[in-house]
Parts: sequence; C-alpha cells; structure tokens
Amino acid sequence: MALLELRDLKKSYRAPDGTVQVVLDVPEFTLGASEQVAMAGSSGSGKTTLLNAIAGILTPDSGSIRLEGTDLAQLSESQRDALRAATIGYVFQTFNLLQGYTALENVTLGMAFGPGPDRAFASELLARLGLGDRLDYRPRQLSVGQQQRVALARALANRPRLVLADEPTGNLDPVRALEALDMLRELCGEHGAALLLVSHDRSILDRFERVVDLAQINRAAAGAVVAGATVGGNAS
Ligand SMILES: Nc1ncnc2c1ncn2[C@@H]1O[C@H](COP(=O)(O)OP(=O)(O)OP(=O)(O)O)[C@@H](O)[C@H]1O
Repeated sequence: MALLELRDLKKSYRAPDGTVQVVLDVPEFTLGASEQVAMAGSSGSGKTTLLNAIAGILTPDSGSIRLEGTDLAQLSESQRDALRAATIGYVFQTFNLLQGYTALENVTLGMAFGPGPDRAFASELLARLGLGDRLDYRPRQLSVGQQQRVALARALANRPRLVLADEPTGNLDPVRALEALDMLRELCGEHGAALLLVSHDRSILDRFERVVDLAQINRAAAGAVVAGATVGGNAS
C-alpha cells in the first residue's frame, strides 16, 4: 500500500471576477513510504494548493486523498486534524513560527497535537540542525536561515511518516538552501519519513532521484478558466 495515494483530485477557486479557475485536476499520484520526491512547478501552478489538500488543510472539490489507506474525505474535520498531527509534518513557505515563543517552544508546542511535548527530543533536533545554542531565542532574534531550521525541526518533531515541504529553502541564499535541504533529507531518512518537497529551484530539484513535474500530472496545468461557471462547495 502506498503511503500517499491521490485519485482524480480536483480543486477550483472562484476568482474575484466570479470566474472559476481549475487549479488542480490530478488523475493519479502516489508516494511510497520513506520515498523522497521533489515536485516542480512554476509560480501559481498549484503546488501549495496540492500540499494543503494532502495535509487536510484545504478540502478538494472531488477525488480522493488516501494516507496509509485512509481516505481523508471520509473523516470529520477533527479526525483529519488528528491524522495530520500523527502522520504529517509540514514546512511552510513562510515558516509560520510563533513570534512570542522561543525556538524550543515553537517545536514543543507542535508536539502537543501529537504524542505530547518532549523537550529532550526537540532540543536534540534543534541541536542537529545547528541551533543547540539558540534554543531560547525568539524567531526575531534568529537569522532567516535559523528560523527556517526551527521550522524544519518543528516539522520533524512528531516523528511524522510524511513531511510536506513548500519551497522550504526559498528564502535562503543558494549555499544555505542546499545545506538546509541536505539536513532535511538526512533527518527524513533517519526517521524513515517520506518527503514531498515542492520547488521551482533547479538546484534543489536536481538533488532528488524522483522529480515530478506538476504540469505533467495535472490536467489543469494550463489554468483552465470556466467563465461564469460555478463549482460545488469549496471554491473560495
Ligand atoms: N483562495 C483562493 N482564491 C482564489 N484563487 C486562489 C486562492 N488560492 C490560490 N488561488 C490561485 O490558485 C493558483 C495556485 O495557487 P498556489 O498558491 O497553489 O500556487 P503555487 O504553485 O504554490 O505558487 P507559488 O510557487 O507562487 O507559491 C494561483 O493562480 C492563485 O491565484
């Protein structure tokens, strides 16, 4: 059984002028346990939309997303939240760190939704990422690269089986970007987590054995606009 299986996944948004833009129309995509895959796609091609749908943050219009065989559509919102906490670590494009909390607290707070706070493991992860002497620093007291590494530690804190990473190195200079990527891949490998990373940066994509071009698996790649059309439920 694949770790992640998408079938006939569709998502549209309603634009401010009322037209409907089909952003995702993905007949099939699968990811195996512990597999590391990069997904390429230009800006606006639907990468974040796809990751948010997989994470259960955004509800697709139709189709199925199976995580370890469980169809997210069959779950209530709270069940989806629980499954996400237990299964997925998410590195957001803009980090989403809590500014009022230290690096260590940013990592342990996320653990509250999983197996419970484990300061020792959180400290160990941060140390592995070169932040052992920055545990008590707040995000504003950290460089952008350090903030990014806190976000990586937070994504790994619950020992997820799937890490989703949205342009995780987009705010770093090329050298730091590759360093952070290598750390993320190494930690995922050690913890047996699969990695689905989206990027439009060729030097990042080239590090992966399997690179999937979103345009190749997405029939909506041309950004089909259905003038005046209405779509059920979730176009927003
Ligand atoms: N809530 C929304 N309402 C309407 N349109 C939206 C909404 N969210 C995203 N879109 C549109 O969907 C398309 C895909 O957006 P998405 O953020 O998934 O792209 P992306 O590939 O992650 O882009 P980037 O690489 O620039 O982050 C864009 O054209 C965007 O304008």
